[in-house]
Amino acid sequence: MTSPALDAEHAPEQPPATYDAVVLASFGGPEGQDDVIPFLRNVTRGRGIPDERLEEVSHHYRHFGGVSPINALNRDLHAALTAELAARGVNLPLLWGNRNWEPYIGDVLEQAHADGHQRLLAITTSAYSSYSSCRQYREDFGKALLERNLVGKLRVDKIRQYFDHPGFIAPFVEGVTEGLAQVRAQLAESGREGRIHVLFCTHSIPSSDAAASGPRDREFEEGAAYVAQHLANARIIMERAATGAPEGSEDVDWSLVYQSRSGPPSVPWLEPDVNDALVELPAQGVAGVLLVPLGFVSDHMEVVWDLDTEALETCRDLGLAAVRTPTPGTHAAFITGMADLIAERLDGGPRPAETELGPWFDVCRPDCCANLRRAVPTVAGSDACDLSVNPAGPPADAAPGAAAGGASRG
Ligand SMILES: CC1=C(CCC(=O)O)c2cc3nc(cc4[nH]c(cc5[nH]c(cc1n2)c(C)c5CCC(=O)O)c(CCC(=O)O)c4C)C(CCC(=O)O)=C3C
Ligand SMILES: [Fe+2]
Repeated sequence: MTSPALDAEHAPEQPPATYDAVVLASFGGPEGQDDVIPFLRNVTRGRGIPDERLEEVSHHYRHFGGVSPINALNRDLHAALTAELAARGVNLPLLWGNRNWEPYIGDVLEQAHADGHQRLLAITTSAYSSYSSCRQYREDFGKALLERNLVGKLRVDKIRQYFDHPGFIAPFVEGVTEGLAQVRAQLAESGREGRIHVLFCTHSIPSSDAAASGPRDREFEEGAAYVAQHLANARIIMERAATGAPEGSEDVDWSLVYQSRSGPPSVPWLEPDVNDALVELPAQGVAGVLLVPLGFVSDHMEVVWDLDTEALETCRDLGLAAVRTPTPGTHAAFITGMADLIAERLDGGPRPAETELGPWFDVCRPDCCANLRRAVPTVAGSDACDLSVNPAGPPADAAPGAAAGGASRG
């Protein structure tokens, strides 16, 4: 039997190719009070999220005037990456489209095709492997191609999950180093004594999605890809960060915790919740904590509400010194890293990865990050229902940039 995984189109590591534009794909968020409910309906359509949870989450958005920080953050990221690509002489338009709010991915793809583009390279604002952060984007593109009658006319490839790319890791190493110094300063100022605990925080997902994350044909020592990737990252970050611990003492410990759970209580999600983990710490001799938003690319609602508002309040209630470290955002290393990830697909070259798990796949393996509800056509995968057929266009070995001439921003 020939598996689709075996043709060159679906090889895990793709040879360099010529692209007409790059698409930054993200989650999207409401821009005002009137957008909050329509946005939440978009996010949770068919996902079995209870009404009480939607009501609760709507208040987080309402608290910020109905405006999610995520769109402004993505505009900043878009501007920084555009400037970086221009500085490198990469002459490709950088488009931007979202899953759940304007500008929608489908509209952006339709416009790209109208502008004469035939082959796009997508990069997402999600670093790890799970249904929500990997396959769902591949489905978003697949759905857009089907709904807009673009199958065979527009090809969308996707940049590998970049959780362990140096550009994603470096800002966290810096954040943990500086954050630990800040926690020590808080402890010293208040005359408190005790150990410090680093909580690496990521989005909880249903345990079934966690088990299905990553490729079926690969074994992980701890859980499946989603958990294994976070643990590998946490280890490398703790190895590299200066802990400021006095010579010979090991007063800093760490663990991986979860946040932003949203399903009904009857459905198991990854645990422990960050707040539940915090409650246990004082009895273990911990006096200060560092909250590291390891699962997130920027300071969107999960970070500014679930960590900065809720988790930091839990810390105050418990009398713990606490600091939340920055997300990669527009950190220079992250922007350089994103541009390197794009260059990797245009020109070939090194595929750096900081953990033993990577570099991740350019083309997802069969059933990678499976959709446990129903089969949906995707792009950038070796699944039988992959839509990444190559439309008539320049051959993969054409000179880089050859197809980009005169393309305008969409
Ligand atoms: C793994 C993961 C990431 C990290 C990777 C990545 O960054 O992509 C992420 C990011 C985000 N999640 C976001 C918002 C929401 N996520 C929800 C619901 C869900 N998230 C899930 C997973 C993830 N989500 C899951 C399994 C659900 C259950 C419903 C479903 O299975 O789809 C809901 C519904 C209400 C609720 O229950 O919270 C909202 C409003 C925003 C925007 C924030 C802003 O506006 O600033 C961002 C960046
Ligand atoms: Fe989410």
